[in-house]
Amino acid sequence: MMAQYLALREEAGDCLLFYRMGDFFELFFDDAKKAAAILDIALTTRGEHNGAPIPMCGVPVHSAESYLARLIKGGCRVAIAEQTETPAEAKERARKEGRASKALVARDIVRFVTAGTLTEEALLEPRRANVLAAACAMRGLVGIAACDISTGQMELEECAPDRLGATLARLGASELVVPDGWELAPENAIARSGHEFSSEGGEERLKLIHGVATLDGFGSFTRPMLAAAGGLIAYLDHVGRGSLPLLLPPQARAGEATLAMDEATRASLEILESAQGGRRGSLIDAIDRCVTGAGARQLAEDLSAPLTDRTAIAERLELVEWLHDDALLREDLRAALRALPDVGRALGRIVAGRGSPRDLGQLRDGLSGARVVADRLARRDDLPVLFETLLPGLSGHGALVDHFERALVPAPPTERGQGGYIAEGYDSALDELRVMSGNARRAIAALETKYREETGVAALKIKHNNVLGYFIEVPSRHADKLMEPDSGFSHRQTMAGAMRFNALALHEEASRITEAGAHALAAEEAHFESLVAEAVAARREIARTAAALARIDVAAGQAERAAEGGWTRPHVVEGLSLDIEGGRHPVVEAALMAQSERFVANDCRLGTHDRLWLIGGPNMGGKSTFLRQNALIVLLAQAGGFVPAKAARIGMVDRLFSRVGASDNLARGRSTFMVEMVETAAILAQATESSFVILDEVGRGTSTYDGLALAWAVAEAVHESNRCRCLFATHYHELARLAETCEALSLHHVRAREWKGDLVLLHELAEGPADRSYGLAVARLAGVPPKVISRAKSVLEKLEKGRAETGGLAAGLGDLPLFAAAEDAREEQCDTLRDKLREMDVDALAPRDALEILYDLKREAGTES
Ligand SMILES: Nc1ncnc2c1ncn2[C@@H]1O[C@H](COP(=O)(O)OP(=O)(O)OP(=O)(O)O)[C@@H](O)[C@H]1O
Repeated sequence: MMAQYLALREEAGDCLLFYRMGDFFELFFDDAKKAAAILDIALTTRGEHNGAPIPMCGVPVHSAESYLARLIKGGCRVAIAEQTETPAEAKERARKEGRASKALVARDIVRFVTAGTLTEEALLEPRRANVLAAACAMRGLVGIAACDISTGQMELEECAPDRLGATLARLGASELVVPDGWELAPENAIARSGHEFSSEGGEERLKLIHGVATLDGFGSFTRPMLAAAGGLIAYLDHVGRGSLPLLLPPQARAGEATLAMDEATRASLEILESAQGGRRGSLIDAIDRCVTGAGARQLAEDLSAPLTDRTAIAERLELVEWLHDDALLREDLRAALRALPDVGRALGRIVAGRGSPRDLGQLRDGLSGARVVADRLARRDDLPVLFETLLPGLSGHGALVDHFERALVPAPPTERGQGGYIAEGYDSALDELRVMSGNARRAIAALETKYREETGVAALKIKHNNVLGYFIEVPSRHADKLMEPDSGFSHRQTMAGAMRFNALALHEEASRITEAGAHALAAEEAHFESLVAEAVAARREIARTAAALARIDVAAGQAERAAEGGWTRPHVVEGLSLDIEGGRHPVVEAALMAQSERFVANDCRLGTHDRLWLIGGPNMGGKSTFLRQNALIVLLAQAGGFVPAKAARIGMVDRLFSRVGASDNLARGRSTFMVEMVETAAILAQATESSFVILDEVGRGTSTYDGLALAWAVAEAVHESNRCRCLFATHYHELARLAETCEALSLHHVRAREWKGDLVLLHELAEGPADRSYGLAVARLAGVPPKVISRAKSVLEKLEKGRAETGGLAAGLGDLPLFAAAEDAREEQCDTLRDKLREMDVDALAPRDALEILYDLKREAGTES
């Protein structure tokens, strides 16, 4: 057994090995230690290996799913080694092979369970997509393939290497597969052989899977995309041990078709997860009103990848508006959708070969429900344009639904081993078998009465168990009569207080039941297989239906949320304006409302001539909230939903950047300030004129002078070079002087008042610079002891006096040339140096002259020591 275990262990690679032994999956050695710690189960030992006891733990097979779920959550992958023959078969094999020793049951790894390749309902989160991605580099570009095998969606895209982080952040994959030794590979990526990432191989596999001679019908795919697809499919092959899950035809995603956001931006805007982790407090938590899991997954996808195509955005918005304006229809549709099962995921399980009769029932109910939705919509003559693509997807399953309705019982079971899921009247042969076994059961009941009368034992019972089958049981004290040689009963078992017997007639009836039962099971099994085949053949159309239902649910949910909060339809237009009237922060507003407090709405009006707002004001005044709310409004609008504002006109944004609040990323070995600078550098390198950037207190993580200098230079660079729309919150009053030199920069502040010695934060944005910081007043509000506050006050007075005398921190900055001008001067200097170097004939120089020239150059460069 050890040899067999070690061979399987080797094959399992870095996965934990679940080794099937009877009714348990056992884990040994380090696997056992790791699993026992994660699962919090007992770690024991069994036998010895190289003189040391072998650590062991185990989980029962019948509840393995819940343990698997916890291991996967704990970051593990698991190889499942099943027994591939029965002990009897093993014995027979050993006999044939002429081995007298005890036969070992053959085992094989039948499947790998990994985070990205789950289909089981119990292991998946209903409102979250589960993405598996593969990435590789080719010809200076990165190809990325992503799929959600629980629904079969597959997307291919490519990007420049510096956009890889942003793309992966958007996908939020549970698992990422990359070629071995790839230098761009993120941490935790799973390395696979580089051969698997071949574009020809990928193309061939896709053609084979979808039965086409060319992929042109699905879209145009580049070599890097196909190479990544090759890697992805090879991994799926490996994990499924050769059986592939549901894969729908791939779609090509154009990089520029979505609003680009990097990982830091996504994290700071708390789109799908809050800063504390988890959905609570995130944007999606505040807006998700979907009534189906598929709708919630689609909404998450929409928010992760807002669009940059105005027509597509307008189409989504039109649908939301239509449902917003007709509350009755909306409620009607939502009620219909709420009752529907998750068609996409049921299909995923069926195609992966892990479907149950219940999944078939879910397809039937989901598809017939879709037909009802379609009928309800078809009565309207004012349908939004998006229905031109959605409606055909909803109907068209008439034959399949009718067939499934006839074939299946109303609520089919999850297990198919016991049968009972094929409806009566569907197959007359099956019905007959059921009648036969029903008759035999009745005959057995009649036998019980007969035997009681014959023996005079009123306590005689006919029972059944899996070991003996049917048997007669009487209390021991009444057994004598049955033990008589010619009684017609044969003794089978003696229990404490009871004895068990068999009888010929009982045996015959029991055989009838078993035989009819086995035939009935086989008949049901055959029907199951053909129903599965029918569903698999229609998988693309079914997936289309699931997608259409999800899209309608998203729109109806958005409309519901908008109606609840008094939101408005945004206008996404050409140009570089950002005009938001009475904007609000959906998450902060909801939190305030829960405490019966009111959120103060604020306007934001950015345009070509006023594109950078510098925002000052007291701590806790609402600066960060204002910055974020405008970024979120842009995101929501381009995702095709209503926004929390009175009115919004948004010049399409190509990239959204948010640098709000520094957060440590110690795991990556970077300090708060380092993280802040890395993120700022990314913004300065990537923001274009069409981008929207929010920067919150850049430079606060370092000394005052360094921080002010950096904030100053960053604001200037954003204004002069990036020329994007930008909101810049800061506590440095000195930055206000930028308004003198930067014509498209204006000053704003959040208002506050001191009233009877107390600070009142108005959360209202006003024009002009902030007058003071109110830092001490906020500290008092926060409960800092009065002694400390009064000490701080006297320190502050001294500091302010010093500032007044020296002209303040920014003294001397008045004659600082503007950012671009400074760069030009440096550029000019470089040119003269360059000219000199060009004129020089190095071969003709004597060593002494060369040294002289070097001194000259150094002097000219201004670094003479
Ligand atoms: N517009 C608003 N209406 C009502 N309350 C608000 C508003 N904006 C912010 N607040 C409240 O004020 C709190 C602080 O807001 P925020 O973090 O945006 O302030 P800040 O000016 O960025 O502070 P700091 O400078 O300390 O980072 C919020 O948690 C919220 O409770």
